[in-house]
Amino acid sequence: MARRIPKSITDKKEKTSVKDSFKALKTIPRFFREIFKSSPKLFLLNIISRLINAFTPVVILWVGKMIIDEIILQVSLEDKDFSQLWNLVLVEFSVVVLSDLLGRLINLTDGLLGDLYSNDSSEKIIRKTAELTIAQLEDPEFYDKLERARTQTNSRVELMSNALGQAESVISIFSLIAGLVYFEPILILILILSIIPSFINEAKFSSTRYSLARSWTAERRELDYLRYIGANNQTAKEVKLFGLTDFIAERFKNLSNEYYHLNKNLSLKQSLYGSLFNILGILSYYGAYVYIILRVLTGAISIGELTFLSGSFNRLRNNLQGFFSRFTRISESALYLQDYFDFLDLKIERTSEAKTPIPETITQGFQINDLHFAYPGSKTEVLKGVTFTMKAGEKMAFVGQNGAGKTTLIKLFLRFYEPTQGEILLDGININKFDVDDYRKRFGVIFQDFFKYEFTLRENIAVGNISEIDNDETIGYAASKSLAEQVVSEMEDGLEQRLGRRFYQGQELSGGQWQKVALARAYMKDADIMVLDEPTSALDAQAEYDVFERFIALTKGKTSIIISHRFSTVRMADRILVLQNGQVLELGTHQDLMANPKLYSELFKLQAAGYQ
Ligand SMILES: Nc1ncnc2c1ncn2[C@@H]1O[C@H](COP(=O)(O)OP(=O)(O)OP(=O)(O)O)[C@@H](O)[C@H]1O
Repeated sequence: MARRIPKSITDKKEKTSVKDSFKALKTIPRFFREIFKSSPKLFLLNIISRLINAFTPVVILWVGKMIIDEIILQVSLEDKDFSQLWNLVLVEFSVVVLSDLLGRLINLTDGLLGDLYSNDSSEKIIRKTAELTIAQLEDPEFYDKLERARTQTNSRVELMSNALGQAESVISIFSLIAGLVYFEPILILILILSIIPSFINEAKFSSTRYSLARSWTAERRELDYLRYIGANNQTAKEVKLFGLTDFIAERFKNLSNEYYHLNKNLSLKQSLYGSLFNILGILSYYGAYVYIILRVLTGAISIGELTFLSGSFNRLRNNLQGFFSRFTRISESALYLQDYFDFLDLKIERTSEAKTPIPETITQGFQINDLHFAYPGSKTEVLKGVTFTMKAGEKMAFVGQNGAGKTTLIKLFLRFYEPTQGEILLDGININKFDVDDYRKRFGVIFQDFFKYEFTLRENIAVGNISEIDNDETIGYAASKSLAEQVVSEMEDGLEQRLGRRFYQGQELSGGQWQKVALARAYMKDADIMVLDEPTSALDAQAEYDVFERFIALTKGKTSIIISHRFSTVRMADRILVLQNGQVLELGTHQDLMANPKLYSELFKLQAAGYQ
């Protein structure tokens, strides 16, 4: 099953240049501010340790030089005194121990800071995601941004220790350079010339690597998805039954192989060029070494200075190489960091600035005027001029065939999307004028595709009004109204029973049991408006009857909308709105509609016949 290379990879626009990598470095100060905020104490401890540690290489080399010079001096003296020599050895020993301890402290604080920062940034991503509109989340471009922000947590942690290490390395480099400049400035020139080519090479490859990873964001999402459906208890039944394993595994293999090959080619090239440039570095080291030896032979410098200079040169070369390769790694990670900040800085689409207070009690109800709607990115209108009123306290049922637009209408009521044309008024005020969170608080809702949280039963009910999670009375009340109390009583751990099979001691529920639990969420608050989108589709006939009997009693005087394909339920509504192809086909009481030989009476009779 061959698969074409995604267009995005060859797309010029997606290419990231070395310039982009440098530009991304602008995000580093903000990054450090965030790490500092994660734990000021750990951050300062890390920086101070690194500052001190930065000087240890040059001190060790310098003391080493003094030791050798002292040995040579003492060997040549008649009257020997080794006390100075042993003192120097003791100093070197102490500095080495200190350096080791500092190194460990740095590793420890790096690890702890990394954990804290990655937790903080994950929390930020969760909070930011909650601020985005449903339309933004359904847009694949936004989703890619989210994916890049979410999956690059490790890269951010790595960036942190690289960036901090870089600061330490700069100080070390300067201290070593000071020694070289003092004795043999020409060595610096040799050093720089040998390092530059490999730096350019590294920088170029890192931006190409990032381009590749970035252009594969969508494919990586697909790979994740395939991993999920191929190895997951929720899909296992279908995968086994339909024998989908090969289909999924092949699809995964083809896509992942493609990425592997692109990446492999890049790694091979990078490694080849890297080796060539490294040989250049080794050559320069030996050039410098020969030069230093010649200087010793001509008596210009001492043996101790020879060890100091060759040691410094070698360390400097390694440090500089480390500096440059870290620099390219930093600029590469900074590109990912840019994605993370871009995600955090995403503009939130606020529909209206003005905040009109929501009426304390709803007196008139909803007025829906000429509502048109097409989903973002789609030209097809799902709602085509829907107009009707829903009086305060009225119970309405929305009926219609699959895809007629019933759920979409609810989504517009709940302001998940904005109508492309027309308006929804509540007590004469456009619902866009209200604060969206305050507005939604007035609703008790159960969705057709409600989410099954693999948390406890208590938590699953309390998500309807999470501030009441510890209020047993409210939870018990909600559970009794939705018949979820039966489910609670059947569980070994009652309300504290963990649901689902993902975690230890989790208990899976039947479809109907889940539905009762989800339905309880709608009763968790004393909402003004109840919206039940197919709340009983998984319930048995008796349970459905009980649920509705309770619902009718409970919502007396409350505005409510029920979507259902079951006419026994629908007929209990005060009025029924029949949608067809995004338009209102019929509107009236059950009796009105039955008297009308249109879709409703036809479907009702069809269903009734099925029960005879
Ligand atoms: N998020 C979405 N993005 C794009 N199109 C969508 C989206 N959700 C639904 N649609 C489309 O909108 C149309 C109406 O869907 P809607 O869910 O409102 O129908 P419905 O009347 O509730 O159907 P059902 O009885 O099957 O639940 C369908 O053609 C569907 O494909």
